[in-house]
Amino acid sequence: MSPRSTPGPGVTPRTALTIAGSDSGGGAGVQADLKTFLACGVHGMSAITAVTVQNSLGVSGFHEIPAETVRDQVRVVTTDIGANAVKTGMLASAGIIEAVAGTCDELGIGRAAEIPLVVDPVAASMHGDSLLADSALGAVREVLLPRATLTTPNLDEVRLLTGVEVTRRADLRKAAEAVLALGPRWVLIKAGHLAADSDCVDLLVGAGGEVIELPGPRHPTEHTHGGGDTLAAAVTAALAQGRDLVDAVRVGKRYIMRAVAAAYPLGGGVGPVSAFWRVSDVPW
Ligand SMILES: Nc1ncnc2c1ncn2[C@@H]1O[C@H](COP(=O)(O)OP(=O)(O)O)[C@@H](O)[C@H]1O
Ligand SMILES: Cc1ncc(COP(=O)(O)O)c(N)n1
Repeated sequence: MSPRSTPGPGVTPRTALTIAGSDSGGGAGVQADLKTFLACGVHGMSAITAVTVQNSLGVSGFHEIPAETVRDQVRVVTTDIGANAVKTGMLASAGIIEAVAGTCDELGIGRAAEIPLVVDPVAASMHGDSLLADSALGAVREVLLPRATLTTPNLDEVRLLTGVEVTRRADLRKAAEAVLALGPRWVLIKAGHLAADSDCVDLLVGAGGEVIELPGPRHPTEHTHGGGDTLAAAVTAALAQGRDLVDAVRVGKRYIMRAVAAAYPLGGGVGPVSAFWRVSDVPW
């Protein structure tokens, strides 16, 4: 039976795969991605790259999964179940990035292939704890970004990858062009950290010259843990549902605006954006 956009009994839903790290606090990483996939009506799968020791106060350590085990997770799910879209998050090391890139080529995943690849170039947690070896930045630039259908850097990641500093909305275009020069088909620059701006206006730019602003209100909350993962996962889910890239990014922006508006405090530090706004039918 062919997949359809709303899963029902006995009907295979569309599928999405996240290749990312586990967040023990449940707010970001694989946990955020799987919640978002569910909320967007796709069957979520995961290839775990690292297990982080993390709560609302930060990341106190992580254990990297061997690159071959990451590769094998991707292979077994895509060759059996199949993935309609793939997302990467925390990749931890150059060895894992190279294994993921090779596996994407082998399985037809990426900008030059059939299955779209969304690359969230995660370098550090919002608390500033490193999630990527310094020596792996070159692999993100040279190996990962050229294969991306879409990449979704935040302003810190733009600076790390390109050296471009964004301090006002007018700088976003220059930042996008610098990222596009590294080879992705599309870039979505996330402006959540542009504190000087009273709104959150992200910018989507394509290698074909497309420029699209994604405006949204800035909500007065500090609880935005997992926001970047959630946005990229919602875009990935929409791509898996067969939407075109621009439409999928618009869906992602609508999803994250609702998730940030519903964000909640948790623990003694920073709480997560919420997937609860999509849950309307709790079974009791
Ligand atoms: N306070 C906020 N109010 C509304 N949207 C926000 C807020 N903070 C971030 N966002 C949005 O959440 C998404 C993630 O952005 P950002 O925080 O920049 O990424 P990251 O989580 O990767 O650091 C973007 O769409 C951004 O515009
Ligand atoms: C496993 C994992 N992946 C990604 C993030 C980034 O999320 P944030 O920037 O909200 O800390 C994280 N903290 N942990």
